[in-house]
Amino acid sequence: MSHIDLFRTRNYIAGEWIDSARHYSVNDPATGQKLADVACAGADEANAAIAAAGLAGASWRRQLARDRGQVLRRWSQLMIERRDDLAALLTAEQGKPLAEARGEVAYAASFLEWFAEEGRRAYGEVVPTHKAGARVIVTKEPVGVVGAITPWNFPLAMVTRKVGAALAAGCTMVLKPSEETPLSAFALAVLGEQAGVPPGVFNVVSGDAPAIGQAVMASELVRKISFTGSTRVGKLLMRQASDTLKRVSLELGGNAPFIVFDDADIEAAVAGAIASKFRNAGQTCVCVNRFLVQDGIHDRFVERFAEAIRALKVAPGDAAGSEIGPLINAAALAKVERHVADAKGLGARVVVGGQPHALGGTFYQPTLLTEASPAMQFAQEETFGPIAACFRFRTDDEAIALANDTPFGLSAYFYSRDLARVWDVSERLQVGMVGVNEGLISTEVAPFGGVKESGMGREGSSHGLDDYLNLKYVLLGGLRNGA
Ligand SMILES: NC(=O)c1ccc[n+]([C@@H]2O[C@H](COP(=O)([O-])OP(=O)(O)OC[C@H]3O[C@@H](n4cnc5c(N)ncnc54)[C@H](O)[C@@H]3O)[C@@H](O)[C@H]2O)c1
Ligand SMILES: O=C[C@H](O)CS(=O)(=O)O
Repeated sequence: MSHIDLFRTRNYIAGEWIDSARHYSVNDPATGQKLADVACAGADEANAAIAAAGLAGASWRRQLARDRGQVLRRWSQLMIERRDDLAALLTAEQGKPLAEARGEVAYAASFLEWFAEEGRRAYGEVVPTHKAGARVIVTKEPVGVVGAITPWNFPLAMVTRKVGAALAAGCTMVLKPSEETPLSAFALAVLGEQAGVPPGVFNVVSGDAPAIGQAVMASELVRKISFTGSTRVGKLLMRQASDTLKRVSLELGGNAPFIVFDDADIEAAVAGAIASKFRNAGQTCVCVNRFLVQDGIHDRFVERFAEAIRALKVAPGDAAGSEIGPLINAAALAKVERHVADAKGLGARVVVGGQPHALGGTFYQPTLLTEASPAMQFAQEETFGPIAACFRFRTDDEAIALANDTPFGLSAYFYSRDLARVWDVSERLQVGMVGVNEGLISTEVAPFGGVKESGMGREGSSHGLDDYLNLKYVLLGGLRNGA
């Protein structure tokens, strides 16, 4: 089955596909060729979507959690049934290898399945009363209309990580996906409609990001913002949210350290390093940005890591065996080149790669640098590309100080087989998520999120629903004193 029935280029508002006067191009990052002209939504479309979400809210909220869950579970099943078509569309607009795109479809579907059940566990409380003839009751209620804004690097998973929780909680949503990758979000809406999501419960508007953002942020009806993207934009949205005191969840940038201690299993560390650095060509928020390698193991680790990096296959995402696809756009390539040039200028040594790939366009060679230092740009900024930079360290304290020396605090990884060290280092790292002897940590069952300038709130897990619920306390008086 082709993905043609999933291929939509208009905005999805109140269950209708709405065109706009203006259009913008969505391109294939592997070829630069235009994939689609997409209706360019602005403030008018955003306000129409907000009104639709408001109108749909009361009936969706009244549905039984079990019934909302059935719709989410069916949506998840439809995603899996259409996995190949969704993956093909995702690779076409985002560029990641098809194998990774298929993985993202399953990962994205897992959030809908997970929250199909979590929505049935939004338990309240009856608290032992402080007052005779009265009862203390605590309930959880949906926050209402949610504005969601998502990035281009995971065009499906970053959406379902939000819409699954929001709809399970009884909320309705206006989603603005990245204008780089709107097609996957439109395809998701097609399947949502087939799964039974009522008109207005899930709306998708893409186009003029600042105009849509301002309309969403200014609306009194929108009571919650859930944003995934750069720290820069996250701070802007948090400021805008204060005008109407919206609740805010922010999943922002990262600068993950990957610490290799002398006692590490070196083969496991290399495998973890490849997985956590080069997924999506290094374009994930939890990709390693700094490798910290203890002196005693440094040279052996660098040698094995270099061999593994040289073996990575760079190719368009739809090519057989592709492992490293193109970067999303020319600006992303320019940032990677800037970081490599800066590092070389400050003494870094290029062990592997270090140049744009012969394929041209936005393809870049998987790169390994050594002799890195904190003064280099990638030590403070997110590179978001296939660049691995190794720093040396001597002691545990030095490694932890280096790891925490960043405004970000999303994820960190380290390899050690010393239990005392594992507990000590895990507790002292200033991040939201730690991989110990593991390079891939993202799952729907665990709370995903960061601290410091990596954001606030958690997605997935049994905590993810809380971001879409308000607590209400009822003191029920005029009762008999009871037994
Ligand atoms: N923590 C996480 O879970 C997580 C996950 C994925 C990506 N990210 C981060 O996202 C970034 C890469 O994604 P990106 O380039 O799409 O980020 P970005 O911040 O440039 O854009 C993210 C979204 O915000 C929108 N946006 C931009 N300016 C806006 C404005 N003024 N008003 C309203 N919306 C606006 C964009 O259109 C897009 O939909 C990286 O920093 C990465 O670390 C974080
Ligand atoms: O970019 C970071 C996203 O959160 C992707 S994942 O959850 O790590 O797969």
